[in-house]
Amino acid sequence: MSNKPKIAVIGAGKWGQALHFALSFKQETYITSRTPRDIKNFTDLNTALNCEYLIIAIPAQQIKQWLKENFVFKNQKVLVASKGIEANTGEFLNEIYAEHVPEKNIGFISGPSFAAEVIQGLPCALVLNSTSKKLYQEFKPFFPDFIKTYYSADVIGAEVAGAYKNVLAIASGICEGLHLGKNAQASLISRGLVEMQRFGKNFGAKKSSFIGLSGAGDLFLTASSNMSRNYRVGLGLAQNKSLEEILEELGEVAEGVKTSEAIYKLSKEYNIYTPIANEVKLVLDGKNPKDSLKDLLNS
Ligand SMILES: NC(=O)C1=CN([C@@H]2O[C@H](COP(=O)(O)OP(=O)(O)OC[C@H]3O[C@@H](n4cnc5c(N)ncnc54)[C@H](O)[C@@H]3O)[C@@H](O)[C@H]2O)C=CC1
Ligand SMILES: O=C(CO)COP(=O)(O)O
Repeated sequence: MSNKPKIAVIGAGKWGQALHFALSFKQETYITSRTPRDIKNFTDLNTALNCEYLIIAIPAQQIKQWLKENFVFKNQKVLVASKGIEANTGEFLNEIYAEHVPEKNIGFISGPSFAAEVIQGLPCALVLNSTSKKLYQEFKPFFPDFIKTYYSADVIGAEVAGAYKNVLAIASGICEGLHLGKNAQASLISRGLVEMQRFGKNFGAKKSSFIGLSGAGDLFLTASSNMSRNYRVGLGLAQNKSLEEILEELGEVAEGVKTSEAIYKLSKEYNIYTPIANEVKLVLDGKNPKDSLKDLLNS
């Protein structure tokens, strides 16, 4: 019998490495990335793609291209760990993946989970979202005891929540950076939750996803902590730093930047009222955050 791992993580950024660390508690787990890394069980892409189970943790904006150029479907079961909406096309990740992986083989991870805490083995709860409960049952045993997993069939709800909270975290960082106070921040976060739910409903998302781990859970985490890269983008914007400067300092992905463009586009196309996300997009384009505040207060 082969002792080779049957599961691999693709993408060795912060989240890919944290997931690899976590999954390695229960079984040997491969990890691969564009550039070789000094990580136990690091392997090449081909070997990873030959695994029965994959977790893909590359940034949302790179996925479409990455799948086209690199992915070969061999009946693998796939969990997507990214949180974002493709900005060029406005496509949700499940639509992009659908061109390469059948629905019954794919799931999406959501919920509050800073990689920096997961990689210390601190407890957390995640939702594995898939229309196939069987897929959830197959992945569940791979997760270590310090991660509690829940099942949901609401893929679009989880996707919208995970992507939208990144944009709201930027707004919340701006709020903090402008010293607007805790009242303002709590109002922003709770109205943001209403807004993401309204947006999601348009695409068939369930309300329950927004009041659970995927929505409120991840939003409260990300929009209230400078451990969040998106929150730190907001702090930088409030300090009048340029986006280029902020992203260079960050050196990691802040999905909310591009996702705000996607939400802006989709909300215009479908006529959805998304005032906070729209203001984030405008501030990222150069609008003064104080003018955004005035506009939000008066809209
Ligand atoms: N860091 C965190 O706490 C969490 C992150 N996520 C999500 O996971 C995704 C990845 O985030 P992180 O790993 O934290 O970002 P990161 O910035 O630490 O790493 C991104 C990784 O993707 C790789 N990458 C970039 N472009 C690529 C391409 N064209 N082809 C292949 N690989 C490419 C980079 O080499 C890098 O290793 C994002 O969508 C993020 O929202 C989700 C939950 C928690
Ligand atoms: O999604 C995350 C935690 O659940 C990570 O958020 P940031 O990408 O803003 O750091």
